[in-house]
Amino acid sequence: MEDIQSQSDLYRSSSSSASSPTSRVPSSHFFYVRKPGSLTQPISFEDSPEWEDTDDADVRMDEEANIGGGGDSINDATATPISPSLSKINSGSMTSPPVVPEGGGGNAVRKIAGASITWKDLTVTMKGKRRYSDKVVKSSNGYALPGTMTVIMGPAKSGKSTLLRALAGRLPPSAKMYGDVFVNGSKSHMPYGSYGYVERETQLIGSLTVREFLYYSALLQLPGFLCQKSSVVEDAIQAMSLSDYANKLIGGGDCYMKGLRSGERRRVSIARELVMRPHILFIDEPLYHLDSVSTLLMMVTLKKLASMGCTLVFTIYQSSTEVFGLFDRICLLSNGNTLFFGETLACLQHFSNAGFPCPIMQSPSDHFLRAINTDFDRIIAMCKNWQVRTPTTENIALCRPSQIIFRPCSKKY
Ligand SMILES: Nc1ncnc2c1ncn2[C@@H]1O[C@H](COP(=O)(O)OP(=O)(O)OP(=O)(O)O)[C@@H](O)[C@H]1O
Repeated sequence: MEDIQSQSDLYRSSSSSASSPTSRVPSSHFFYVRKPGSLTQPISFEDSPEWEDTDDADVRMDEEANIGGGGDSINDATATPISPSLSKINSGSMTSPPVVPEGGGGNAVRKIAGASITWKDLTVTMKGKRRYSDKVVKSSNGYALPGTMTVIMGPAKSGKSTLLRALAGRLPPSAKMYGDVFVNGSKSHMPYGSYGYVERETQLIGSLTVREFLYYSALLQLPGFLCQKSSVVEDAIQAMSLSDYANKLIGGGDCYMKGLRSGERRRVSIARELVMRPHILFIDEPLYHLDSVSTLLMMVTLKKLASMGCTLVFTIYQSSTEVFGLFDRICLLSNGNTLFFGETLACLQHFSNAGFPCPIMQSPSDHFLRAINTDFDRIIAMCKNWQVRTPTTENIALCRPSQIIFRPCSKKY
């Protein structure tokens, strides 16, 4: 937490000036795609050491009990249901989550085996009604390393989600992809379980508690010999700072119960992917529909997750200065073009060198979007015309007298 704070402070102190220290920003980081890491082996679901370091004895005992006709060991362990909804489920054939002592299952920080991902000359086209459309992503280059947060940022419809889907190998059938994506230096496809992908809007089961939901997700997603490990659920709860909500109903949606707020719901949907202990986690707009406090909590939580070793790649529309300071690398898109890829501090320097220094007291992400998005100029021109046409008391202060009285605007919008 102190590390995160200090990184954010470091960033703020440098971002308040247009001329960020060049000594900290090697120019070689601009548009530079290096083959990351020394790892050259493709990743797989089972090769993560994390699966080995958990207590296998628990699982063996459970299996023995089952073989010996001892019934469902998890059900036995939870003779007292931990929530009202559980009792309903227990009347069926479903198992219930293991009881966890108050405060979670221990505070040991578990390392996650991240993987590096590199994309080179990545181009994506989408098929329209008749033919393939213009390129949605054009010759994009970049990389993401274990233990870091890489953000894909840009205006609306700039191709952020498409690039993220292309990296995760989740493009729709109507898309065509050109170029290369390397995972740990290898061109092989990412196997099931080695990565997680969180959609912009996800469906949760409102009638379950957070712990139940994650436990049943684990049962559905993980192979049999792994899914009984309660530690995967507890680790996911801990990693997404959900310990205080673990026994609360998710609510909302179709179940007409007041439940978690949007920030917590979003973290639950990320935790659902974490039960797989993915090497790489892709998130489409983690800050979608979140207020500023939830935004900061989400980003600090993701930073903590990255510091455990996971490789995080996500899209974002814009961010505050505090949040921007937490990113490690930024891929700035506009109309499918990668305008910048590199470290966040280098991005400031890049724009400054290009004649667009970030003004003092302005959020860097706002500044970048303002600089690359021509829609802003159109809107500002429109506002000026509007001020001229409707001289209110506030507008009078902004306009010259000649503009107010003698210049009728003939243009219609
Ligand atoms: N399945 C699809 N079929 C056809 N066109 C698509 C498809 N998905 C995306 N596009 C087009 O690709 C372009 C980029 O869309 P994309 O969703 O990647 O942008 P984005 O930056 O994530 O935008 P936003 O943040 O507003 O969702 C848009 O013009 C969109 O219409």
